[in-house]
Amino acid sequence: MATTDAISLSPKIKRHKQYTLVIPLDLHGDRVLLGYKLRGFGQGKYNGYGGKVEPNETVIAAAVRELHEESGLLVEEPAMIQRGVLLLETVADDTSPILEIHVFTVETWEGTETATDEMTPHWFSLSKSLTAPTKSTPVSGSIPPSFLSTSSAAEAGGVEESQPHPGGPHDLPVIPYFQMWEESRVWLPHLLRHVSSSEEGRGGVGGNLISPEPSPPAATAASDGDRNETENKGKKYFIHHVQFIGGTDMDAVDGGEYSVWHGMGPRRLDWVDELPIGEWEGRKSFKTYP
Ligand SMILES: CNc1ncnc2c1ncn2[C@@H]1O[C@H](COP(=O)(O)OP(=O)(O)OP(=O)(O)O)[C@@H](O)[C@H]1O
Repeated sequence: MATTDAISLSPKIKRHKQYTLVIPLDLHGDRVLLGYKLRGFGQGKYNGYGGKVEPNETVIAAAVRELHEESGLLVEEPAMIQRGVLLLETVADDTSPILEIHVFTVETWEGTETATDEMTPHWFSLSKSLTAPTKSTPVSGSIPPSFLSTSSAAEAGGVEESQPHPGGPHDLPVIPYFQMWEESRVWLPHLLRHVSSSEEGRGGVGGNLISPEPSPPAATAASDGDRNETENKGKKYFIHHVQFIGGTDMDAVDGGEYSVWHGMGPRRLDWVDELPIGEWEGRKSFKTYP
């Protein structure tokens, strides 16, 4: 199935601003960890853990550092599993940078998720969050306190042993996609399906907790410019390119949100064998695409 080609990047004239985004996955517990952002860019939304790549820092080092700073989880660089890149472009403005967000998952770590002044940790059900949400998908508007990570979880000494949800992982809520950045509704279910189907293939996911890969509604798949999922089998990385339309003032904060992010325009999501990483302003970065 062809992708929609109604979108093409113009990175030659745009700077890239690099960010990281790390999603901890407890595959045996069928759980996904997200943080609720308490301040700054994305305040009031759930997201993975991450931040800006500092000058002279590699993307992977930034991913490790930000995960630790914001969640308390400690990983070594090789434990970071690179999953893809988000390229978020503001079409109305040639001067604002393309956000180049490098997405990783981690499946093993040291330490326990802790609340920081930037993010509060929340676990969600992995198997219940595999389908692209629609407005009618039940979302967890308010997260019951029992789902919050507590100091008792911390005292239990790690994810394997902790019991933050007494009813078991199946009591965990669906990821609240409508309380995330808009474009996460598109790529995150794809990524979770990709991870769970490849884990299933290896017989790796805890006790068949992952249900068979659902097919997204045809209309959703087509409008997201996504390839047929069976065609993507075996491809390792996703590229999600989104053009946002609307305001572009990065300094304009309105109720905690940057006004620039209010409209998701053309977009495409592709799975690829290799990420076309090249040089950008002297550092490894995302190359012209496609
Ligand atoms: C617009 N659509 C988006 N979709 C998904 N994720 C998005 C995003 N836009 C930004 N992000 C993530 O949000 C974090 C911001 O990080 P941010 O707090 O600004 O960085 P950092 O911690 O370095 O800043 P301070 O040190 O607090 O200034 C960082 O993980 C980045 O990947």
